[in-house]
Amino acid sequence: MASTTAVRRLQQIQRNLTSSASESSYKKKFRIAVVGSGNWGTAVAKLVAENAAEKGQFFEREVRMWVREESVHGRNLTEIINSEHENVRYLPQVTLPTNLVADPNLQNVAKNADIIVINIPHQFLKSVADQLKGIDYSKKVAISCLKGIDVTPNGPKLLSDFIHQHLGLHCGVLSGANIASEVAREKFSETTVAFPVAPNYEQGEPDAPLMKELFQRPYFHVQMSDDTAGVSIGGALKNVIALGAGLVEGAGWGDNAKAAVMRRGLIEMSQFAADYFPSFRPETISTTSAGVADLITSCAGGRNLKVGREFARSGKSIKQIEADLLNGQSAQGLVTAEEVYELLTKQNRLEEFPLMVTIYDIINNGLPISELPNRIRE
Ligand SMILES: NC(=O)c1ccc[n+]([C@@H]2O[C@H](COP(=O)([O-])OP(=O)(O)OC[C@H]3O[C@@H](n4cnc5c(N)ncnc54)[C@H](O)[C@@H]3O)[C@@H](O)[C@H]2O)c1
Ligand SMILES: O=P(O)(O)OC[C@H](O)CO
Repeated sequence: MASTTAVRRLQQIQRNLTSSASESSYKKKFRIAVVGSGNWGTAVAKLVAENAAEKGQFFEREVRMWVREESVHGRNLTEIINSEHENVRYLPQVTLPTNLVADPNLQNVAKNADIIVINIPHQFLKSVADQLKGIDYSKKVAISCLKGIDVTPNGPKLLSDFIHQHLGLHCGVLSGANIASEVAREKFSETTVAFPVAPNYEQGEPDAPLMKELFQRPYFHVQMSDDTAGVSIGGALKNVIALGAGLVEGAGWGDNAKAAVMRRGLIEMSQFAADYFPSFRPETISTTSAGVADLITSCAGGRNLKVGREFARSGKSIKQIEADLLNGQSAQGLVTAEEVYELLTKQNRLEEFPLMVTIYDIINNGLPISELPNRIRE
């Protein structure tokens, strides 16, 4: 557990980061765009559009959301969203604010924005970032709501760093115990946001207090953090652990088994973050919504849990289950498990992360679930 000093330090950071959002602090009203319109993409677009409508002292009213165009019952999804104010494909039965405008033109959405909220399944980030090239991002900032990592031959990279290096776009992160359907239905949730000061920051430009204004809702409480690595890695790796929780649930084991998977998962999440990201602080995992709370909610009712559970019950391939169960949505733990496994294999470190390796071996290499307890015995 985190020490009292660590918890106090976190509270102090929160106070520092949230003390000064006032209208006079900023040089203009900022225009918000959302890149992505899946399950979470649309839920976040809804809440930032609510804030844009209510907080006219900070934000322009209209929020543009990039929608990868597709046809739903013979109609364009953008046309449906803009006329019926509902994303019938990825977030059905939730009414969206009328100031949220769906736009199929990615460049158009990004070019006209000051603050870009990026929210797509992480396996598509590289191709979307390539399509976003050619815009001057020097006066824009971004927040990544993706949960994943980028694995390179030199080790793992945070997705916010990938965005910065690929586009020259300063990028913070948002991650937390945030099952999209609950947030979209305005059921109380918390989240964690890290938005470090941009290297070329000038007075009056978007800062951490403004980011809190952007996301904070009465039903969605924002904790600020200065630990970008911890916030990002918690969200990425819990997806793998939630698959494991699903496996033991599907195998008919009890809550004790699931708790054992979560306990071991917390250790491996912290170990991975500490080994690869020197700025990581363990209390981000043990105290914030982006850490232990996200692990708990994901292992209780997330998509990764459901996919892992069905794998254990049905014996179908994991990809088939993802397609059958999620209807075009993504279980990010499948990609992350593979990325982590490849990295650990290359670096000859498989034995140091037995839970994540075992989950990968069960879903991809035919390892029986009954082997899991032996593999993680300490
Ligand atoms: N859904 C949740 O409850 C939730 C909550 C918190 C965080 N997240 C994270 O948010 C991120 C986005 O997840 P989501 O739930 O919005 O997405 P999703 O799983 O609903 O995926 C569907 C989206 O992917 C898009 N897509 C499909 N193929 C694509 C391609 N080739 N290129 C670009 N986009 C493509 C679709 O157009 C659609 O917008 C993920 O990293 C996820 O882990 C999700
Ligand atoms: O449904 P999952 O497994 O993608 O998890 C959703 C969120 O990340 C929970 O915070």
